[in-house]
Amino acid sequence: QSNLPKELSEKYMITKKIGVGVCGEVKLAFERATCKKVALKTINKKDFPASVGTATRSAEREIQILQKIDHPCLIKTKDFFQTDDSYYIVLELMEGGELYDRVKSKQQIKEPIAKLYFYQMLKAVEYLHNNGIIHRDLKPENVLLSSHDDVCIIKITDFNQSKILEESALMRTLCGTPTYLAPEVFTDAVTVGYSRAVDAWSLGVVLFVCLAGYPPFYPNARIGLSVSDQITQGIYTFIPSKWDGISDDAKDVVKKLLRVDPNARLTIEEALQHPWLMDEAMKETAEGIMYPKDPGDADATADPGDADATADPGDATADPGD
Ligand SMILES: CCC/C(=N\NC(=N)N)c1ccc(NC(=O)c2cc3cc(OC)ccc3[nH]2)cc1
Repeated sequence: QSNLPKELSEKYMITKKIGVGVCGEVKLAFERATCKKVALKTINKKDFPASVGTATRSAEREIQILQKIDHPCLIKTKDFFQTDDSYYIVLELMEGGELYDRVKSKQQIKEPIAKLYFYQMLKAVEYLHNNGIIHRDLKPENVLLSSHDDVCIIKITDFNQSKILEESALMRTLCGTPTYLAPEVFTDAVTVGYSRAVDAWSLGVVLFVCLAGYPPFYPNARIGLSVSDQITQGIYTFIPSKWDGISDDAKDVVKKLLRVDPNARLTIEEALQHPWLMDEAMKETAEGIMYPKDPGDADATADPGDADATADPGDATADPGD
């Protein structure tokens, strides 16, 4: 181990590398006090663009975001250390690894499982957008799985490209009377207002890859069209051999997320209302693993019919002052 912070190696026993990222690696570690498994993500400051300055700012913004967010489908940090050249972030261990590797090994993910994962991604991104955060780098490498089972919790990670929507001068300008305001200030506002739509597009690409096992946009998908041309023109193909067994509702969600015009694209809320996601059994499974009744038995699904599930009104000990 390169010069690890002393406190880090005192508190955790670091073992093997389990994942490699663009700006660092992930190792399996054990918390000495509890023997619990954790993931240790190392982020090398020198791998950041330009000066250390931007590295510090973007990494500290990421840490700030990670410490502020609280949702079952967003990664949680447990500890944080740094040296002159690296950040060391201790995280809950996601035993199932990256969705990227799951799709690669399974080719295509079965539609009901893809729907379960997609629903969790939508709920996580809905939470981020409601908290003024845009992820901007949603991809299968940044979606982690809690176990090797098909039915498991997913957690979104890597907030390096995230953006916090702050109160802007533009917003303050739009609160005043626009007597002397130029038209482009309004059109600019609409464009800036749609920056969150980039996450909806990315989730459309992630869903396409999970269902079909190949991406919608890739080199030589169309002769003479670069990948960026395919994207800006919204040109992709549902290859029949891959898509024949997949429902029309699933295809419809993908089509409405991969709309080039952010104005016409489904928002996260609209996607959650789409017929494909109107699946009570799936939602019950998802809510059950996201919010387990008793954390002990994560798959507790108390049946509403159970006697003890509905406290008898007589049980209530109303405060005499009520
Ligand atoms: C707090 C840092 C957030 C972050 N990346 N941030 C960044 N790249 N700037 C990040 C990036 C990747 C991960 N990955 C993992 O936790 C992870 C667990 C894991 C387990 C595996 O097999 C069991 C295989 C790969 C894994 N990656 C966790 C966090």
